[in-house]
Amino acid sequence: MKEYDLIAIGGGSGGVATARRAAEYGARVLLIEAARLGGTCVNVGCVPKKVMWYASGIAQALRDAPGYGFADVAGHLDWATLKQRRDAYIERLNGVYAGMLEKSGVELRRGFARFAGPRVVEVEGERFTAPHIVISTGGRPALPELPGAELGIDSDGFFALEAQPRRVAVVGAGYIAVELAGVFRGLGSEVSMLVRGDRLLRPFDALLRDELAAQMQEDGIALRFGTQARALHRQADGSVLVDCGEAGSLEVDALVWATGRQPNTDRLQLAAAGIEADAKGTIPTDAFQNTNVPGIYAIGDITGRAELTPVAIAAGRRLALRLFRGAADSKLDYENIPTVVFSHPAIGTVGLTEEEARKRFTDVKVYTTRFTAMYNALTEHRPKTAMKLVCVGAEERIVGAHVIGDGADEMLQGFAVAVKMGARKADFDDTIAIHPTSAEEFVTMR
Ligand SMILES: Cc1cc2nc3c(=O)[nH]c(=O)nc-3n(C[C@H](O)[C@H](O)[C@H](O)COP(=O)(O)OP(=O)(O)OC[C@H]3O[C@@H](n4cnc5c(N)ncnc54)[C@H](O)[C@@H]3O)c2cc1C
Ligand SMILES: NC(=O)C1=CN([C@@H]2O[C@H](COP(=O)(O)OP(=O)(O)OC[C@H]3O[C@@H](n4cnc5c(N)ncnc54)[C@H](OP(=O)(O)O)[C@@H]3O)[C@@H](O)[C@H]2O)C=CC1
Ligand SMILES: N[C@@H](CCC(=O)N[C@@H](CSSC[C@H](NC(=O)CC[C@H](N)C(=O)O)C(=O)NCC(=O)O)C(=O)NCC(=O)O)C(=O)O
Repeated sequence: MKEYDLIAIGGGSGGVATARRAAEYGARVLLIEAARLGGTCVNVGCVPKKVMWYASGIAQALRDAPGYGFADVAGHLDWATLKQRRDAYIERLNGVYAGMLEKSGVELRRGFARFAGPRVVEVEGERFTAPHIVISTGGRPALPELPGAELGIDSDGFFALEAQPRRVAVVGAGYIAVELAGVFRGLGSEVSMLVRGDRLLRPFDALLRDELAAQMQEDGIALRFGTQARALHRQADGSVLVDCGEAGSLEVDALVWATGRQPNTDRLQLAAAGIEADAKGTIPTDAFQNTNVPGIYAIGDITGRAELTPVAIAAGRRLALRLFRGAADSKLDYENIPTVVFSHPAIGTVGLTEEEARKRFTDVKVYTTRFTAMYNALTEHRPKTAMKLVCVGAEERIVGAHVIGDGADEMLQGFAVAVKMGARKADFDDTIAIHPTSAEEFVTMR
């Protein structure tokens, strides 16, 4: 049986980051990956999604161009070309990842890993052991069980689409639902969102939720709240009939399930190593990414906490520091994680929502602003930009910063540093604005 200092199961954001950092610290590391290097983020997540979001943004810029005097702008999207160029970029990244691992001295084993004992991992009959094993197997889309569900596609299926569907239904109201609905609409599809509840992005601040819903409707997306698909039927012309019970039915060319994700633990044989998972398959950890079994750790989406690439990377790097550099206190702080939703317009958010702050503190003061960004002064398309600062206590410490509008995606990182450092409203007020930008409104709110 081959021995290592560390085995990482899963070559996605978390596994790759842990493996590379551990190898840089001198550990003998084996990384096991069953599919494509880079995991969800690189292959069917952040990266191809961002490419599609950029494409959709370009389509909007073409529509805005006449407002700036460009008379003859015609933009016909060749979806097949876009997909082919996107796929080629990702293939390049798969290669870059293989090169990065090699350069760091990480040994890569292709294949599906399972536990065969407390410290034993098996891949196609071959066994490996290490005193430290990291589970970073991520997740996959979860589909509801209902008649004809397989006639819909999930986010993986979205990235496999060879042609643009003309009429689309997106089921769900989370990150993936609003991002994909926005991309489809931006690129010209007719889009309906089927939302079982009464709002989009349920855990987000009300200002963001309301502004996004209003803008999506303004942009022609049909938001059908309180609506659930009950059954899907294939029609003679290839289209899909979505039966929504009392809420009626809908004919579409594609239905996308964006109804959450499930952890990849079901085939790992966790029981062989005595590792506990919850009913959903998520592996609980303590603050140091330890599972219930000493020497076995879990990071990234598999832990069910803040399912974001930088979180998986940061948790993995801190774990490597702890295990192979003796930094006993090295762990990820899960408070104040900034996040961006690549909707149209984009959302950036860090810290507490106003609702959460009012539950936790008695002395809450909120500053908001809403305006039309200068870019849109000349365009027919008039999305609003809105911001909120949630402050607490006499010193008005900022515990939440929220923004929706063009540029929100690139705006938030720096403000997240300020929030993490405990900035007060007075610190924002003391900062000179950068003019003319949307971001300056964050430091001029009254
Ligand atoms: C459509 C979409 C868009 C997203 N956009 C963003 C975004 O913009 N920003 C952001 O921060 N996050 C985004 N995310 C989330 C982000 O992709 C994940 O949080 C991140 O990839 C989690 O990393 P991970 O290492 O936990 O798992 P993954 O990246 O999922 O990697 C897990 C790897 O383990 C492998 N594996 C599974 N089981 C085994 C096994 N038994 N043996 C060997 N290998 C195995 C899988 O093949 C996979 O490669 C998005 C996700 C989706 C689905
Ligand atoms: N930009 C980024 O950083 C991105 C990050 N991600 C990460 O990936 C994670 C997974 O994304 P996503 O899959 O969108 O998950 P989310 O948890 O964000 O959203 C899931 C959505 O599915 C709805 N839902 C669940 N089950 C059903 C059902 N049976 N019928 C109808 N609706 C249902 C939920 O509704 P309800 O609100 O009622 O619970 C919710 O709106 C995100 O949480 C995020 O961490 C993903 C994409 C982009
Ligand atoms: N913020 C930049 C990101 C640029 C970037 O890092 N692009 C990557 C694709 S995102 S690849 C997905 C993700 N990478 C990252 O998130 C980048 C991490 C950052 N560079 C860091 O080191 O902290 C990841 O899974 N990382 C695991 C790991 O880093 O160990 C790339 O093209 N790389 C090829 C190259 O550089 O030649 C942007 O948006 O433009």
